[in-house]
Amino acid sequence: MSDDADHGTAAVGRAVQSRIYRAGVFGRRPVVPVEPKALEAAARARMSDVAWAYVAGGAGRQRTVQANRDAFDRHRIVPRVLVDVERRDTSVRLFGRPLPAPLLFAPIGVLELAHRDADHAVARAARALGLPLVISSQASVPMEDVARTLGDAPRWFQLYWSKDDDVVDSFVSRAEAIGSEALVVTLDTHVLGWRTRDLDLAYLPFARGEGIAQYTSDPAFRRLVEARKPSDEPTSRPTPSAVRALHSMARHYPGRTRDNLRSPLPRAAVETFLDVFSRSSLTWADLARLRERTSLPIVLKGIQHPGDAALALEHGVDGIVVSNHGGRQVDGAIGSLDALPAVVDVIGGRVPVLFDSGVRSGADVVTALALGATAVLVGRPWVYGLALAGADGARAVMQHLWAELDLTMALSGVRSVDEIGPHLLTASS
Ligand SMILES: Cc1cc2nc3c(=O)[nH]c(=O)nc-3n(C[C@H](O)[C@H](O)[C@H](O)COP(=O)(O)O)c2cc1C
Ligand SMILES: O=C(O)C(=O)c1ccccc1
Repeated sequence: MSDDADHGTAAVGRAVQSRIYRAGVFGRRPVVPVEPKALEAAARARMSDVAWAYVAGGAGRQRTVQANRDAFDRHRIVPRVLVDVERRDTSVRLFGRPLPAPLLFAPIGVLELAHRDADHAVARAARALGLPLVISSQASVPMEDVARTLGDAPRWFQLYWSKDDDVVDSFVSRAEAIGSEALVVTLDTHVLGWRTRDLDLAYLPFARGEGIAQYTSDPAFRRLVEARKPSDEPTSRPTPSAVRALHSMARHYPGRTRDNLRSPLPRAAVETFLDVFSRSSLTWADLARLRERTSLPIVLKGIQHPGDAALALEHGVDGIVVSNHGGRQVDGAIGSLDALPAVVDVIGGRVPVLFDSGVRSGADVVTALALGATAVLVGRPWVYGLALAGADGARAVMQHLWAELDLTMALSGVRSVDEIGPHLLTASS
């Protein structure tokens, strides 16, 4: 790393790290538990059953949630000693931007379930650390408001490809307007997986219209809502939970006031959302249109098969995320880390390969990087931090990962992220 911006990034990184070592180590308890199982247990105790089922749950019998962890447990790091690791640099460069660590906040929808400050709290955490926030299509707060809270921190936008072309177009324009540095197109969730825990709890957050602020704040989406025939609307008296849903919607729906809450518009918004949320007919050919539409880097999220990695390259994408959505989509799917090496092989260094699903520690980050990931996205862990202590909690979780990453590098004889490679790993027996 050579130019001033890079030195600046490394300096921010060092400052954050030294703060980590002072806070929450000697004589001072951390903001949230450092130990991953303790963090999870504390969050579970704090969250409602519905919120916990939604956030922690996976598809079916949870086999892929488990496979994501098992895959990490089959790798072991082989440390080297007597390397001068006095000065270390955790920074990486992605799409021309230096980042202080190879860590991103994964896109997570419906954050109001975890904490009332929702996306604003995460934006404050991301801003404090200088790590990118991938803003979700299913956010609880419109992206323009999240962007204001982010200040000049890096932001990416995650797109669910709507059935409606105007909504897709409008989301892309808005993402550009808020200064997104990449467009992450999520491909593995054009329908929700068979999420048994959510099914047993009636998918209440969705019934309540939570996580659709990106849509209700969108002009193209609102035209669709307004065009709905009144005869589509339920005529019966709203149930108490429907009334709560309307109040929740009203917060995000400009023009809705308490006086007109009972009008059909918000209900229509939920139903319109369910109609247009995502497009299962999408194919590789559709990507060409997006490629023409925007000059932002396009990153495909949800790649597991090396054949899809090859197609992604053929179609000119700028990056991919090897991910199985945290085991929330296909029960019995391959552990994401097990899918990584073959994908890395096909990509051959031509575009960045990001990784997620199952990262729970700094040592896990080293393992994913050693298998060829450029950076990792972190999902549930910071949501648990958010549930426990808002912005400070989300920030603490990412700081802990970052600190352990730095320590693991130091203790493995590695000075920079470039020096992390397959030579550091062995299979565990
Ligand atoms: C509660 C929750 C909501 C999510 N919402 C989205 C979303 O809106 N868009 C998306 O692309 N991925 C979403 N994901 C998937 C994450 O971006 C990420 O792929 C996954 O959480 C990584 O696995 P991990 O939780 O094991 O770190 C969500 C995951 C969770 C747990
Ligand atoms: O729950 C999820 O994993 C997710 O990505 C999603 C998809 C649609 C609506 C809300 C969240």
